[in-house]
Amino acid sequence: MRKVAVLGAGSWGTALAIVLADNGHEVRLWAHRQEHVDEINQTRRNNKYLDVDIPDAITAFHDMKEAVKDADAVVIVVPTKAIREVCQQLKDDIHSSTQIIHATKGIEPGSLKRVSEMISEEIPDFPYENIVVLSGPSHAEEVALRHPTTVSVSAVNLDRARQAQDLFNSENLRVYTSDDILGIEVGGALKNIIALGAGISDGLGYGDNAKAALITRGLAEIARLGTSLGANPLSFLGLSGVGDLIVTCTSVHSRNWRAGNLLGKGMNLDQVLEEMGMVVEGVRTVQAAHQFAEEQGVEMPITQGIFQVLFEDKKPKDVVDELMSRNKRQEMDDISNLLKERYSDK
Ligand SMILES: NC(=O)C1=CN([C@@H]2O[C@H](COP(=O)(O)OP(=O)(O)OC[C@H]3O[C@@H](n4cnc5c(N)ncnc54)[C@H](OP(=O)(O)O)[C@@H]3O)[C@@H](O)[C@H]2O)C=CC1
Ligand SMILES: O=C(CO)COP(=O)(O)O
Repeated sequence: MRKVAVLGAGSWGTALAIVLADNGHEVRLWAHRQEHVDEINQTRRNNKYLDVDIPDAITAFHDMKEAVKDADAVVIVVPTKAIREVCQQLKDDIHSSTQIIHATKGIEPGSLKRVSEMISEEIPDFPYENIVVLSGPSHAEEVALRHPTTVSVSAVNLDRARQAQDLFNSENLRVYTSDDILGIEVGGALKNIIALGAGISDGLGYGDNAKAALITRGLAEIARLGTSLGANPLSFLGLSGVGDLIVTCTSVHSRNWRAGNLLGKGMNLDQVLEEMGMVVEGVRTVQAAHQFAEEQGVEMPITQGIFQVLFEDKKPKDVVDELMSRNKRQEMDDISNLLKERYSDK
């Protein structure tokens, strides 16, 4: 049995806490609101976020110091916009030998940092090699029901990824390791943009062909951006690429899909966010990816179109028309060139 602190008691933090409790660990679930802590400890429920009973091995905490005291591992699962604030609270109480595992899917607009980089910036004395990402096709609702699920964990130090694999792997959650932390983080973050697009497409009344096009050409954009940063292109064919695209683009559980669906039906972004009440990570990630594409000259037409719908009041139908009438091109040109460049002399 290990002591594990989970920071963030929303849908995903709670579901991961349940996995850890089922695996026999002592789990401290930290929430930033006292009334949220009281609800979990007193009722064994977290009704706003998950319709499931909370196991006795989970105790909720409001005091971060108490939650992380003697913890073998700290799991950070707050929205990207809260990462820096949470790390500020954590930094004086975390030992450098502890493992930080984050399960947050986003990229910060402005800095264009991945979540592991944000954590490292906020806790500079903490070794980057001890930071692990956990990502993959995993709706919290299904994980909490113990439905079969697969995810990847990755760190620059593969031993650290293996430790995270041991911590989370169970009969219901199969955990794979990867040595490409950059690719795993980029795939997990950017799929949310495409899930917004899939929701918009469904909201407009388009069918499965349009969705398959978005998933496949969206994957091409994600791989284009990811490989330009140095990711292994094969990572995008894995759980944190294709896997997460499928689950978020095709499921009503996805908050990004649901938000996109409302946009496609005619709501504007403010109305949609008010309606959702939970984090829709794709909204900030599309700002980051759009910024990256402009600054680095990476071609991301779907991302650009979704950015225009969200922030420039462009009509979704007009974006679809523009995407469909772009210059004709060869399907695999950029990725085959990249593979040729990287592997031709090996
Ligand atoms: N839900 C899912 O199925 C999955 C989610 N993820 C990722 O996990 C991350 C978290 O998402 P998820 O749990 O679903 O989000 P939710 O919206 O369900 O919950 C977010 C939680 O974070 C808390 N929070 C918000 N701001 C702060 C802050 N400044 N300090 C401390 N806590 C804060 C919220 O508190 P409050 O209640 O006060 O608002 C809430 O408890 C996201 O990056 C998401 O992409 C990844 C895989 C699956
Ligand atoms: O990342 C997820 C599943 O893998 C959850 O996606 P949403 O944030 O869109 O609900």
